[in-house]
Amino acid sequence: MDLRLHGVSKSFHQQTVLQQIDLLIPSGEICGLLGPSGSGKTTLIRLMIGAIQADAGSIQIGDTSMPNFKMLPEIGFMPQNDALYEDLSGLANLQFFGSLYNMSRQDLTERIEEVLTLVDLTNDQKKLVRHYSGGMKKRLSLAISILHRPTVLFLDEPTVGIDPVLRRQIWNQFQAIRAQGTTIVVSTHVMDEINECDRAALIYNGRIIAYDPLDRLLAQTENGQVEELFLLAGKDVT
Ligand SMILES: Nc1ncnc2c1ncn2[C@@H]1O[C@H](COP(=O)(O)OP(=O)(O)OP(=O)(O)O)[C@@H](O)[C@H]1O
Repeated sequence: MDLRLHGVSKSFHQQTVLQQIDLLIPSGEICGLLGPSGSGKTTLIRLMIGAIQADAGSIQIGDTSMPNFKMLPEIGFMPQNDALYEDLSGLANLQFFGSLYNMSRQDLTERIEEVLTLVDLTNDQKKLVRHYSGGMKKRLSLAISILHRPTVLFLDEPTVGIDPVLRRQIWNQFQAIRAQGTTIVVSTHVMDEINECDRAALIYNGRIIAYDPLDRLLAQTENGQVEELFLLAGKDVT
């Protein structure tokens, strides 16, 4: 499903966090939200999933204006900090979160097997999450977020603290999920990860300083480095 944001603004107390955000994210694409810490990426995702309400502007997923509970089955969300039960196994976590969705027992069992394969956790499914590595927890969170076959998936800095080899594997998994027709919105502050996206929005201080398909974004740079676009906007990023 397409995502459309028009003139979206959000403040917390007296602080303006997002200003006049316009975005059209086409169905079935991976859209990166790239920006330094504190630029507003998480807030933008929370607005898009309907967890918080915009002060101004409109957000639509498909034809539905957000926030709307009706859209919950369509939305997958992987938060920045893993929300897992450490004293349960990976499998038991999947069974618990799966029970929150309206899936038959057989469908859930089959789907759990499918997502475990996708994130390569089949052999570790019976281990307690407490004994998982950071990367395994990330992959379990990803499996949980796609369990109910969402059409739009939001990933908030999914590769933070992940080594380069595992990062590659995780991005391969995102590509596989996209290949099944899911629209993916993924936030990151790692400039290189933009190369994995179909399009990206560069966010600085709550504003979008560039938003284009990847080839057009890179064509705006001299050396093919998106850092340049932040610098051109008169800013520096880490
Ligand atoms: N619920 C809230 N109440 C008050 N301020 C908030 C709230 N949520 C976010 N902010 C502020 O909004 C700004 C943007 O935060 P946000 O988490 O969206 O940035 P981010 O780009 O996701 O950062 P990071 O990469 O560090 O996660 C920050 O200054 C933050 O302190």
